Amino acid sequence: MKNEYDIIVVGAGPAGSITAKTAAEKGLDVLLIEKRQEIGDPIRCAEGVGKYNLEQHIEPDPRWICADVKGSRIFSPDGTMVEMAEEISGGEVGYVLERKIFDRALANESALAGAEVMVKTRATDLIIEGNTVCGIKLMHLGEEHEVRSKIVIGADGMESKVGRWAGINTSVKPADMETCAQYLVANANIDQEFCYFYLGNEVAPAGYIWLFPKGGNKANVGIGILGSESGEQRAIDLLNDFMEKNMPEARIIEMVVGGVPVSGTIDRTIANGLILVGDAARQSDPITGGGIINAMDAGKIAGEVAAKAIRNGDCSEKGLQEYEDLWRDTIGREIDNSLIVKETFVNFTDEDLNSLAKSLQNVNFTSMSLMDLLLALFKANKKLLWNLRGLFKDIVKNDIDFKYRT
Ligand SMILES: Cc1cc2nc3c(=O)[nH]c(=O)nc-3n(C[C@H](O)[C@H](O)[C@H](O)COP(=O)(O)OP(=O)(O)OC[C@H]3O[C@@H](n4cnc5c(N)ncnc54)[C@H](O)[C@@H]3O)c2cc1C
Repeated sequence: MKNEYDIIVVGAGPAGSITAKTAAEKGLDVLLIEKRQEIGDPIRCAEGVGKYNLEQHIEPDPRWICADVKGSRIFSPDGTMVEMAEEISGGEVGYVLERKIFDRALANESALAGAEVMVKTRATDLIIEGNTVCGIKLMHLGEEHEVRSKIVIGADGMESKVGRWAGINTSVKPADMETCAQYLVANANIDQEFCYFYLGNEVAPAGYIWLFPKGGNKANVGIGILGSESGEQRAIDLLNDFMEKNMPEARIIEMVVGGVPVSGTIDRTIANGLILVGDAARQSDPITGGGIINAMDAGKIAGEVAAKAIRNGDCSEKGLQEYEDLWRDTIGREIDNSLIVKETFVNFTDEDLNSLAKSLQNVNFTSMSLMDLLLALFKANKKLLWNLRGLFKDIVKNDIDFKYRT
C-alpha cells in the first residue's frame, strides 16, 4: 500500500469492483479495499440478474452461474399463476449467480486491470481538508493508516458510512426499508428453469416471497416485507410459515437477513472529492430490491467520470456532476418508474391481486403490445391504470421496451 492514489474505492462488492476496474483501465492509480477477509462472503442476496444487462459488464462464466432462468411464475393470493417465459425477451431472461464466486471474479478483473486490492482493510473515516475529501483513514491488520487520493468512491453497501462521513444524507426511514430474510435450501423440488414469486397480504404484506433456483435441486427462498405495512409480523416467521406449508421437504443449509431501501433515490451522491455508488448511493430497485446491475452500471459511470475529472484537474463536486447527471438519467429514471408501481401495488388488496392475475393469466406475453397490457390492466382494475398513468407516459415518451428485466 502506498500513501497516495488517484482514487480509493471503499468496498469490493459489484459497485466497487466495477468502479475500480473501469478507473484502472483508464490508466488511474487505484486502491480497492474490502473490510472482510474474503470478497463475496457472506453475501446478502437472492442472486438473480437479467442476462442482457449482466453481459454488458462481464462474459458469463459457468463457475458463477447456478441456474439459467427461462422465465417467472407469479402466484396471486388465490393461487392463480401468471407465467412469463423467455420469448418475451427474445431468449434472454436471467441467471441466478453464485455471488461468492461472482464477486471475487469481479474483484479479480479489477486487479487484472491494474487496481491494488486489499482485503481485511476497513475504512474508518475520511480525511477532509476544508470542504474537500482528500483520502481515507483505514485499519489493516490492527494498524491505522492514512491514505490520500484525489477521489474517494464510497461503494460500501447498504450500511454505508462513507456518505455520512462526507455530510451526505443517506439515511432511510425504517418504514421505507424492505425487511428481508432468506434461506438457501436443499431439496427444493422446483423447476430449476423458473423463478417463483408469491404475492398476498397474508404471505408477505406489501412484499413477496421469492424462490430462485440455485441448481442441483437447491433454491434461495426468501421474503421481503415493508416495515410500514407489516405491523408486528416478522419476515422470518412468515417465511417459516410459507416453507412449512409449501416446501415441507426442503432443508435449510444457509440463512441471511438484510434490508433493502425502497424509498427511491436520494438527493445527492457526490461531494468535493467523493462519489457514492451502488447500495451506498441507494440505487437499488424499489420493487424488486435488485441492485446488482444498477451497482455495476453506476460503477462504470463513476469510473469513467472519475478518470475524466482527474484528467481535467477538477475533482470538485462540479467536476463530478456528470456522474450525478448520467446515473439519474438512466438508473434514476428506472428507479422513479419502479417507485410509481411500488406505491400503487402496496395499496393493493388480495382481491385486486387476484383480479389482476386472472386478467393476465391467459395473456400471451410473447406477442403482447403496450396496448394489450393496458387493456389487461384496465380489465383488472381501472384505479390501477389511473395510478400508473405517470409510468405509461414515460414509457410512451421514451419508447421503453416491455422487456422482462430482473
Ligand atoms: C435479501 C436480499 C436479496 C437480494 N436479492 C437480490 C437479487 O436477487 N438481485 C439483485 O440484483 N439484487 C439483490 N439484492 C440487492 C443486492 O444484494 C445489492 O444491491 C448489491 O449487492 C449492491 O452491491 P454494492 O456493491 O453496492 O454493495 P455490496 O454488495 O453490499 O458491497 C459492499 C461491500 O463493501 C464492504 N464494506 C462495507 N463497509 C466497508 C468499510 N468501512 N471498509 C471496507 N469495506 C467495506 C462490504 O463488506 C461489502 O463487501 C438483495 C438484497 C438483499 C438484502
